[in-house]
Amino acid sequence: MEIIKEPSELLKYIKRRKPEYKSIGFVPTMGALHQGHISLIECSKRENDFTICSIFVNPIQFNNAQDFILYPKNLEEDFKMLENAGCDLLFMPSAESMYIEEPRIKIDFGSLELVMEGKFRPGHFNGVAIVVAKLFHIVQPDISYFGQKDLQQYLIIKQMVKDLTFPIELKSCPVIREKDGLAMSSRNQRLTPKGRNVAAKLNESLLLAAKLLENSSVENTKAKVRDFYKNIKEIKLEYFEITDSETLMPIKDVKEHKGIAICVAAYVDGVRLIDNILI
Ligand SMILES: Nc1ncnc2c1ncn2[C@@H]1O[C@H](COP(=O)(O)OP(=O)(O)OP(=O)(O)O)[C@@H](O)[C@H]1O
Ligand SMILES: CC(C)(CO)[C@@H](O)C(=O)[O-]
Ligand code: BAL
Repeated sequence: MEIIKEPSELLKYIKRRKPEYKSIGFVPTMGALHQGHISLIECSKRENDFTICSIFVNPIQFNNAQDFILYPKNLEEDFKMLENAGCDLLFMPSAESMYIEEPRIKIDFGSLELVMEGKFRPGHFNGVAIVVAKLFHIVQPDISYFGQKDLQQYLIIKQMVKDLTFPIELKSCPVIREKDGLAMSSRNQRLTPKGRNVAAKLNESLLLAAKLLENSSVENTKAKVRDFYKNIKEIKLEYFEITDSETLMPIKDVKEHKGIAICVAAYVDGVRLIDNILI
């Protein structure tokens, strides 16, 4: 696996080598890799003849300084996992090389960024969109892979790609879970053993809601899920939403929508975790 750290060097590399490949697959990450990330690499390997992964803990998407400082880092292990997965190239730029000046652009995603992650993490999606746009310009992939765990992020990037005509296909890949249902996430590494056990309740609440929705209204389902969380003192619920899976707007009646996304964000051990399921 080749490793490139300088954006200008990768630009030159891609210019020189792109004609050799039928298609380049790209998996952007923030490192501390797990099987969720590797599933994206594997998907890219199946569909492209060259796969690039980036590891960059993007400072401008963090709305909480502590969250940025404590973000898990595990470079040695990351290298091994990417090598084993057959990744062709790792791009790992420094913050200084990505942001020679602080970007001034502000991107308005309308209602899509006013709910859930956008509402509770002010400025987060602006930072995500800027870094993903920069990475797309540098890497110039044909297809880029994202996880459904960050569903709102995927929809934001899809909007950006459409509005700005990036010649890139986006793919959303299923959430890879631990045996007890907990969505794999780099931040899980920060959980205590007790918190790790309790964290599986997030997925449990999503499955409970899906089951309840078969016979109950959205309102009753949300009330029952709130009760479910009231009994778990280790979890501080931030939001639990039943939404349209395309617009992410909260819904009133399941029957009026083609796809439903049930989404949750909560703190366990002070670590903020998210999860969702599509029904
Ligand atoms: N469990 C998972 N299954 C599938 N894809 C995932 C999973 N976890 C993360 N991804 C995807 O991997 C890509 C990189 O995500 P990122 O590096 O932020 O990892 P993460 O595990 O989501 O970390 P955290 O949520 O703690 O920031 C994103 O597209 C994300 O949706
Ligand atoms: C897409 C991304 C790599 C941008 O920093 C990040 O938000 C992530 O890991 O999901
Ligand atoms: N996994 C999405 C990136 C973030 O939480 O900042």
